[in-house]
Amino acid sequence: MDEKTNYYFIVNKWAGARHSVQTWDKLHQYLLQNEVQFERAITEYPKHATELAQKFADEHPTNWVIVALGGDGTLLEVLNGVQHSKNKIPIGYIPAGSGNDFARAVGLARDPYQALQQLIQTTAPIELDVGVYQDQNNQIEHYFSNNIGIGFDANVVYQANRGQKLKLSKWHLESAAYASALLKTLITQKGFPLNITIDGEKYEFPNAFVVSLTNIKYFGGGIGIAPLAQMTDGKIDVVITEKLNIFRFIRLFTKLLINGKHLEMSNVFFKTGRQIQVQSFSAEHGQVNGEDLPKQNFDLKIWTTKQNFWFTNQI
Ligand SMILES: Nc1ncnc2c1ncn2[C@@H]1O[C@H](COP(=O)(O)OP(=O)(O)OP(=O)(O)O)[C@@H](O)[C@H]1O
Repeated sequence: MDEKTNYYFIVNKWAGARHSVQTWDKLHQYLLQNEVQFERAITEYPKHATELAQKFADEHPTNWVIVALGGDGTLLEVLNGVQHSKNKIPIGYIPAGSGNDFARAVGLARDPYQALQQLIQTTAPIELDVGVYQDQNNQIEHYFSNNIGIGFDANVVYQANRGQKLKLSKWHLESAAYASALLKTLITQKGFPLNITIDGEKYEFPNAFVVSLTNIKYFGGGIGIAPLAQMTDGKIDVVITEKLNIFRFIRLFTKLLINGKHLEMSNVFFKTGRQIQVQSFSAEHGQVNGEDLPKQNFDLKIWTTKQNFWFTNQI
């Protein structure tokens, strides 16, 4: 790509508890003042970013970067639009959500203004892994940049989203919403039967609790669930724990938050693989990139593919 790179910003004004409205206003001014060539669209409803990205990518095969401005959910939607397009256009990202795990994982500035500088100073795409999951019930393929969770973390996302998250986030108290959801889920989430096959090896968990299938190191706004995850190895990292008593869970959670040594614990299952099939035998909450997946008996095949991104390589 040459110096005439153009940027198509897809702006989710609902991200980051709508603080992204001010973020976009500031960046917009900067783009105008610095004569950056850009277009922009504002999302009008959930999943709109997927439609916008796919349409734009279909119509603009070269010299454009599609830039998601929002949180990990907005990036997820843009990724799905681009991957379903016939043109493999690069994706840029300005983090303006509340969790911003992808930005953290790839070393992208979490300050939107600095991320914009990283975007416009980039001269060539960087190819990274993204996850693909296929629901075996309908064979449709979807993509994710971060992770899929079944059970505990997904239930926390669900409880936080239906709780006071939006209200509390007005005062930057999203963490309080998540802490309250976490406590509630700790009490209510039961263990559930789960089978997983990783590159042909089958593992059975009668009492699964945390099930994370991840392309990046973080979930839940900076929690390092998979500290060894790499976005260039073509593999998904699988971290599973069964339901633990409260003391063991606190020990696990402390290690998770403090030093990432949880992978060394005997009650944590950790493997990486290229071809994964995961089946839950009861209806469970799911999450992808922090977005709710409907409660269901999951039967997913998961693998990775490549996506071009547009930022300087800091990973
Ligand atoms: N116009 C809109 N009206 C309502 N919801 C929207 C609209 N546009 C996008 N959305 C939804 O906003 C949700 C939140 O987006 P996103 O995840 O990017 O932000 P966030 O939750 O604040 O950040 P993070 O995931 O990093 O915590 C997504 O589910 C998306 O579908």
